[in-house]
Amino acid sequence: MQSTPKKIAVTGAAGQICYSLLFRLANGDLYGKSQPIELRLLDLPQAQDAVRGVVMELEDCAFPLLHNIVMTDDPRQAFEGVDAAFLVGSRPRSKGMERRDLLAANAEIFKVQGRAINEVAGRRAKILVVGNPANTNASILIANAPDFNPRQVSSMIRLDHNRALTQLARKAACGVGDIDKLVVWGNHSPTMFADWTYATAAGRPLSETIADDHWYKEVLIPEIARRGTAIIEARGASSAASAANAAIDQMRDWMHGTDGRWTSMAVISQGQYGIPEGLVCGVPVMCEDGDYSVVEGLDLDGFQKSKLDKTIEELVGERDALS
Ligand SMILES: NC(=O)c1ccc[n+]([C@@H]2O[C@H](COP(=O)([O-])OP(=O)(O)OC[C@H]3O[C@@H](n4cnc5c(N)ncnc54)[C@H](O)[C@@H]3O)[C@@H](O)[C@H]2O)c1
Ligand SMILES: O=C(O)C[C@H](O)C(=O)O
Repeated sequence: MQSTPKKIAVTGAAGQICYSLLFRLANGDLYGKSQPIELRLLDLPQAQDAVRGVVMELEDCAFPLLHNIVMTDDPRQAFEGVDAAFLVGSRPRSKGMERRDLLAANAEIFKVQGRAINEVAGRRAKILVVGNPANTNASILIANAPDFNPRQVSSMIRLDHNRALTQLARKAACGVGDIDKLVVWGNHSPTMFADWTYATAAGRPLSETIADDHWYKEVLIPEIARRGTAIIEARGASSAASAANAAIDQMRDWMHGTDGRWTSMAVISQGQYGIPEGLVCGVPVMCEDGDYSVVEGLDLDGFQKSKLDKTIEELVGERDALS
């Protein structure tokens, strides 16, 4: 007998990221190949025709695990009793636009959705915020969902983590899967800090294997920080398939565990590493039994502290700009 379908809400269903994400979810890439799912697709009233087109395509794939699809423009209907939610829907950045321009426009969306999640989402639901500015949107959502456990909310920093994995693996001539203990700290923005201090490949420190501090500080860190912008410049639109892939990676690790390995997640701070409580900030975590734990007690040197301070300062600025 098949188990009860898992209910997954996805917002921004007519958008670019969802045009990849929904098909991956329906294929079983999150819950595995024996778990049926129901998709709850939320988008604006004016996007419902486009959502209908996506639904027709989902139907035409004949995914065996996809038991039901609900289309709606009502957040309460979308989040009612869900097991997981991908909050993708928001306005993306276009050429020449900085993330701060998005702050006010997108804050309102996450207030409304936070209230709806507070009222109707399953208490163990995992909520992943993808829509930018993702960290601050997640903080706004948490502030508007006082009865919902803030540890059940995270924002996506995994795309930056994956981007750094590939660049490091290339430089070290190893496989991406060989690398552990990479950290991306902070805001999903150009102030983020891809930190190789603890990273190893096949057990050996990557900083020793690569032995090129100039490349680390002057090439890797800025390239990862500006990668989103470089993709917008090249494609004329922000990253989509890689963002969808990272969203599934982050949610899957959170649900199913990391087997003792580190990954990066943006989660609500409890004051670790001097990150003010309540900010949603990228930190190293390990996941087990459907929960994450922040890797604590790392010694940060002056360079690390200055990079972390800069990204924290930006997060505080975003928070203050909206209060
Ligand atoms: N965190 C990350 O690493 C990361 C990476 C890439 C993109 N993003 C962000 O993801 C977001 C979506 O990107 P995209 O390329 O899919 O954008 P898109 O413009 O193609 O799609 C956005 C969709 O959201 C919908 N939407 C807007 N307001 C909504 C609301 N209140 N409720 C439900 N749906 C709503 C729109 O109608 C549209 O269908 C953007 O904010 C983008 O900047 C984040
Ligand atoms: O930077 C952006 O606006 C796009 C996205 O967040 C990305 O990292 O690709």
